[in-house]
Amino acid sequence: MKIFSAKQIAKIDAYTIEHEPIMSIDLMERAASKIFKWIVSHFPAPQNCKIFVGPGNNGGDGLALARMLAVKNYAVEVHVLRITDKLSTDAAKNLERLNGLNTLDLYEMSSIESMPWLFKDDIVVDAIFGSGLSRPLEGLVLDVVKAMNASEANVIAIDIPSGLMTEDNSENSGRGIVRADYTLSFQFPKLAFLFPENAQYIGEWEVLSIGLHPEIISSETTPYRMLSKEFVKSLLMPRKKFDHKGTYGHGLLISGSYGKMGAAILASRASLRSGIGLLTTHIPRLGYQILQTAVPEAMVSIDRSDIIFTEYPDLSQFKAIAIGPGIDKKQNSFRAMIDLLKEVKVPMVIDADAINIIGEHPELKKELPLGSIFTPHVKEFERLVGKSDDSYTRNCMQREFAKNNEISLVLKGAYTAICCPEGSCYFNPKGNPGMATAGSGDVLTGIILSLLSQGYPSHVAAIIGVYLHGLAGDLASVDFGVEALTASDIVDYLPKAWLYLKK
Ligand SMILES: NC(=O)C1=CN([C@@H]2O[C@H](COP(=O)(O)OP(=O)(O)OC[C@H]3O[C@@H](n4cnc5c(N)ncnc54)[C@H](O)[C@@H]3O)[C@@H](O)[C@H]2O)[C@H](O)CC1
Ligand SMILES: [K+]
Repeated sequence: MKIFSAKQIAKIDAYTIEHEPIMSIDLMERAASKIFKWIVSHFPAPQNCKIFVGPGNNGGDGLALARMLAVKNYAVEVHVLRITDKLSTDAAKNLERLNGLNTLDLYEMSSIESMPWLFKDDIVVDAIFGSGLSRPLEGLVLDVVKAMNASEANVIAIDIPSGLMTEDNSENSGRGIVRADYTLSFQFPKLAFLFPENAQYIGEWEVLSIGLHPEIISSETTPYRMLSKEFVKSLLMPRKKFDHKGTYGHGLLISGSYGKMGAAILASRASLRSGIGLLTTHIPRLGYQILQTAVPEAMVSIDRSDIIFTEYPDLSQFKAIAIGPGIDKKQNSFRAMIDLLKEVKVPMVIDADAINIIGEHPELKKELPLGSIFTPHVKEFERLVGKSDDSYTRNCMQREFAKNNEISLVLKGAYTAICCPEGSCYFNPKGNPGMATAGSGDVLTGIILSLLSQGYPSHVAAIIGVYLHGLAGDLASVDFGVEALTASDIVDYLPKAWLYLKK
């Protein structure tokens, strides 16, 4: 699913009106009826609804919704915020359509003195501003939003919480933004929904399709997409009858150190559960028995050091290399990493302390082989790319870094973002808080190594890997919940995740 900017949404809206064709007031009716149906199914009548309406088309949606709810016997109060004399044409028409509906109470609000009490069981609808918001809230709107936020009512935001910008909130203070319990977004998610600091405003969100024109949705380009099962499935390469293990590549995993052999086990097991033909895991000497016992399918390459990574095997046989899970960043590991980067010609997955090493020695970036993939969490990202105060800015930095260094950059977290060298950015809807657990990232590294070894292009390996990892975590959480979930469970649910993805 594509994610568009506010400007593009307005363009898609206008194209739909012209080419479907449909009158804008009828498109508004369609949009409002989707919100209406959602409310009816989640909060059946009779309920007290208090709808706060702004001057633009978001307000128009709120007015149309008010009419629909009143007709359906909800007790509806409409509060039109008089911050300007002018309503949008369609909002004005919908205001007119309320004439004669005597089951509905209509109020004009020009000062906060006329703010109604909001009770716990009230349904409060935020139809003040939508994607047309152009600056932070002030004056009356700000006061109303503060009162809404201070209440315990169920707040439903139409399209986007008022005060929140569709994309860039880096200049926006959190003071004047509606804190919705539910956000019902038209046709597409907004980029702002995917950033952790905005979760407090958005609450639970849903996308309601309003039939915008498919032609322009497919032709309009955007760097941002939300991954879907269909999209990820379309990237899979089929396996054929006469294939053999050589077909699926030989990968090298450089992983583990004294006290962190678990990382090597998790990443190895994940690799083998993701279709790799052959796996060699390079580990420090003291880990030998541990790895051979825990993962009999993996071949083992042994470092001369008992406890850390200081050398690597002959690289000629490997189709892809992953480095990082559980390695340390001791001086000797750093030296081995320099030698490795100078020699390696195949794509690499770079994770954990391998990222930190490159962060501390940025000159190493120019040695990265083509098709490299970094898989940092936020802290590692900051060491590699730099700090930022907000997620939108961080996302811009992520896209720039991927482009400038011609690599794929996976930023792990809720809605993991995968930025590709040509500028696109994919967000992963799968995954759950149970996956915020030790070793989860090692599993992801193993999966991506496996896909690279099988010959998937780098950004495709990153996309499939991230999606599959989240899916396995979700399937595991169905049986174990989120608290008890471990990284081993994610590996154990990879078979189910593959089956589900291919279904
Ligand atoms: N997506 C679609 O195709 C459809 C969306 N609909 C709804 O329309 C809004 C967007 O409507 P628009 O009129 O462009 O914007 P707003 O309602 O957000 O209002 C903008 C209005 O307010 C002024 N303004 C902006 N910021 C401020 C501010 N901080 N203080 C005061 N005034 C401000 C601005 O100048 C405009 O005049 C979308 O979200 C949907 O809810 C359609 O109904 C169906 C199709
Ligand atoms: K809104």
